[in-house]
Amino acid sequence: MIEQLKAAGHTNEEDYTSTKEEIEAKIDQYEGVVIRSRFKIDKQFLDAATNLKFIARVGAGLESIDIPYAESKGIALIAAPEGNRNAVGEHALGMLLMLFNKLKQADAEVRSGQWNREKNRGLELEGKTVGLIGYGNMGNAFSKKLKGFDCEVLCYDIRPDLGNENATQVSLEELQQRADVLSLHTPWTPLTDKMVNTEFINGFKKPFWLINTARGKSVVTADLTAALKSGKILGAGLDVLEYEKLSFENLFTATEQMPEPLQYLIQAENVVLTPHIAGWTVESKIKLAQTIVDKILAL
Ligand SMILES: O=C(O)[C@H](O)COP(=O)(O)O
Repeated sequence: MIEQLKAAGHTNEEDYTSTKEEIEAKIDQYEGVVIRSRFKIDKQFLDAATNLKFIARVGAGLESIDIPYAESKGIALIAAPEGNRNAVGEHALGMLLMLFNKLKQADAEVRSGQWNREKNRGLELEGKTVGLIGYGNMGNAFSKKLKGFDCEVLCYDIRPDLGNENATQVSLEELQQRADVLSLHTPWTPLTDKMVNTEFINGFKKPFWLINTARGKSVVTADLTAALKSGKILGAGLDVLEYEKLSFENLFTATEQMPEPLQYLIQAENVVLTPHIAGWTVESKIKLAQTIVDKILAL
C-alpha cells in the first residue's frame, strides 16, 4: 500500500506506537490518516486535524470514528469492506458447517478415544432457510457461498431493493417466521446495538442457529446463553464477543471475574468461538490494502 501511494507522489509516516495524544499533537501536518479499528477518532482528534482531507479505515466497520462530526468538516471517509467480504463469507460458512456437522465435538471426542457416531449425527444445509440481517458487502458474500448449498437465503436490511439472485429480501417478521439460521452482517450502530435480545430471539417461530461475524455488542450475551439453555437457539458461531474490547485475556486471569455468560459459552459444546478473525486472512490483508490505495487515489 505504502509503495503504491509513494509511486503516486504521496509521502507517508508509519506510526504504530505513539499515544493518541502524541498523534493529535502532530496530526495538523497530515492530509490523510489510515487506521485500523482500535484507533478512535473523536471530536478532539478531528479539531486538532486542521488539514485532514480523508480518513481511511483498513477494514469495514467505521464505529471508531465520529462520522457526523468528520462529515461536518468535509473529511472523506473511506472503508474497505470489499477487501475482506469474501473472507467473512467463508468464515461464516465454515462456522455453520462446523456446527451442523458437529466437527468441534466429534474431533475432540476422537482425539480422546471416543467413537460416537449417533451423538455426532450431522445436519445438512440443503433445504434449510438461512436469514441474513444486513445485506451489504458481507451478507452478499455469504449468500453467494450459500447459493451452492441449495438452501433458501432470505435477507433483511433497512435499505430497500437489495435482494438478488442469491437472496430474497423480506421483512424482519418474515425472516423471523421462516429462518432456521440467522447470520448477522450489520455494522454496530444505535439501531443494531443489543439487537439480538430475548424479545428479538422469541420473535423467531422455530429454534434457530446463530452466526455472528459482525459485532459482539449487537448480541446480548446473557440473553443468548439463556436461549441456548432453553433450546430456542440451537447453537452459535461467534467470531465477535461483547467482551472483546475489555482485553479478552484479562477475563481469564484470577484478578478479573469472568462474566457468567462467557463462562457458559466457553464450555458449551454447541458453540464455536473465534477471536475476531473472520475478515483476517492472508488474502484479505492484500485486498484490504489494495482497496484503500484505489480509493485514496480516486479521491
Ligand atoms: O471492520 C472490520 O473490517 C473488522 O472488524 C476487522 O477490523 P480490524 O482488523 O481493523 O480490527
